[in-house]
Amino acid sequence: MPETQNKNKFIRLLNYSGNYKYLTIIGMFLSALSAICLLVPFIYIWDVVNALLAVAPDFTKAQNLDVYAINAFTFAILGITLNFFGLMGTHLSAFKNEKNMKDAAINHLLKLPLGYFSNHTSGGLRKIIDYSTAKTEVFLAHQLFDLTGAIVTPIVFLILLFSFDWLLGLICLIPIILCFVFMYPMFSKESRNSMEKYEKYLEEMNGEAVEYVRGIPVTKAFQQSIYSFKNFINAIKNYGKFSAEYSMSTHIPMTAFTVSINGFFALLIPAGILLAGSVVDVKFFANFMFYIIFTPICAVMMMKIMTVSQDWMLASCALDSIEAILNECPLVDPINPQKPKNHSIEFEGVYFDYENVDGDEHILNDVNLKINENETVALVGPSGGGKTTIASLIPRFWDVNQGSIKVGDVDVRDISTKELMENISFVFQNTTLFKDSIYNNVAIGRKGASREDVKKALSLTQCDDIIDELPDGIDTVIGSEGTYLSGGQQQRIALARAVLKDAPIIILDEATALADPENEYLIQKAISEITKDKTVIMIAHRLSSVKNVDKIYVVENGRIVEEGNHHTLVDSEGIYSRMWVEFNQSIQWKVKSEVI
Ligand SMILES: Nc1ncnc2c1ncn2[C@@H]1O[C@H](COP(=O)(O)OP(=O)(O)OP(=O)(O)O)[C@@H](O)[C@H]1O
Repeated sequence: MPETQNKNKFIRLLNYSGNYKYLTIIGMFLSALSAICLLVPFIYIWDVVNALLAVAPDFTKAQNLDVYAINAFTFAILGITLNFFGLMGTHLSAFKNEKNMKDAAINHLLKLPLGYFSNHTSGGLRKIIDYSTAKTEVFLAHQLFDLTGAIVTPIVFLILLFSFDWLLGLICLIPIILCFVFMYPMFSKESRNSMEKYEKYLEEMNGEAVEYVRGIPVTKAFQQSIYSFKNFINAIKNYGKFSAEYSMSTHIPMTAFTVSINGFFALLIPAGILLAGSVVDVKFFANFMFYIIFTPICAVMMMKIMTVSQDWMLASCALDSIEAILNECPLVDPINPQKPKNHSIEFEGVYFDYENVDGDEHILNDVNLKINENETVALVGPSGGGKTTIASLIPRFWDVNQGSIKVGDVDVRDISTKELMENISFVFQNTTLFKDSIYNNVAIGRKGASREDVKKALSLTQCDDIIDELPDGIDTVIGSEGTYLSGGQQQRIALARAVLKDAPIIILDEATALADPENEYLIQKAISEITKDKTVIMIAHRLSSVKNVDKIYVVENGRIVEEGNHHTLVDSEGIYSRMWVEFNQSIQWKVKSEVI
């Protein structure tokens, strides 16, 4: 959990560096010292000018020039050295900060209920973890360091301004004050809100971009253009519109600021001529030269303060995004976890709604069902009825709003996450295979599985024919060098992962959805292997695949509307029997069209 009770954002950010935060503080101190040291050579230049003007036109009589030069050089070297060590310190701390922030976010993500990931795009999360932490790293490593120098320089500059010639100093002060006046709106609450909005639009655009890239094959297949991806287009438009509006809203203060920082000369030169009058005073002339040399440095520093303050806003928004992840409630593990007594599953009066969906009807409405140990049941019914939601609540992708779900007579909320996950294998509708070897993709199913175990699992799920055709057998990397697998083949590999896990409860969500008839036959064969002596929940649209299960539950509008075995349900002439008739008709149509 982030320490949000600590109101000071900067301290919260710095605390991610752990003990390395002291290096940031030391780095800032060295930056201030370095800024002072780097100003000292200018004073010696002023001394040199004075010494030369005092003896003009015979410059050979000028004294102490070598001392001034050595001193200027020494301070310049000292300034650069301090700068180097200061930057080392802030960099070390910033790298640690970025790493710790990434670790905290990733570790927390691992503790979140799996349902969180179906409502957050991978692009959006990636943007937060990669981009946001990088923003804070840049801020801590470079900009904070620059800021210290940028603040110290004008302060020392002001002291020098007044100690050399208070009148010229006063004139130079006018544009500095104007700079601060024009900078003020850039740090206002509105400006901060705008920066937050900017980050939000950027995040949305990133998320939609990833969805778009994932959907390119579909776009091409249906001969659509990027304009068919309404969400992506809208995200780009929103981002573009907001960026333009934001830029326009800042153009007046920004222009005024730029004019004032570059306005030193406009004031200084006429003022110098006026103050000098008709008498040419050598000392005044030397001072005037000093201000001419010095003022551009001050302008650069003011510009730095301006950019650093904007970068702080970015870093602070980035911190907000990271903390938003860290503030997400993790899956609460029970204090006194209990072990399931067996592998039965029971739903008692379960009501459930997705947080992000408003509606009059509950997504799940008083769902009751009982699956005995080693029984195989099927959930069937119209699309959107709630089958996947029912199955997802068992491994706690989300927690129920009302009622309870028990595994082995123990409420799933009283079973430790580790124990629950060990007891359940979930084969998803859309299988995720990593761009890694087949071996690694399957081995992930069980820690410490041997190569032999992996091969056996692949054999049991009818994958031998796939492996035989691959150039490097089970070590072939999926997706490399033209090695692509069909949907049905991928599903069989995913089943091998489940076989290896050997969990006593198996949930199969549309495991044959992507398969052609040959693959479907092989997948069915694989399923009958892995479901032996297990408690199994199958979600299926192809009713032929669930005909022989122990019990079928028909789910419609979030309720269980019918239950029984295939024969009793067909005889009852309800929803299932209608679905069965329609299913058989669709098969006949298919056969006829193939014959024609
Ligand atoms: N992550 C989610 N966030 C919000 N709503 C969701 C989410 N997942 C599903 N829903 C909604 O919950 C309802 C039930 O969906 P669910 O996927 O459980 O149905 P299903 O019977 O499995 O459908 P299908 O057979 O098409 O897979 C639908 O209205 C769906 O839009």
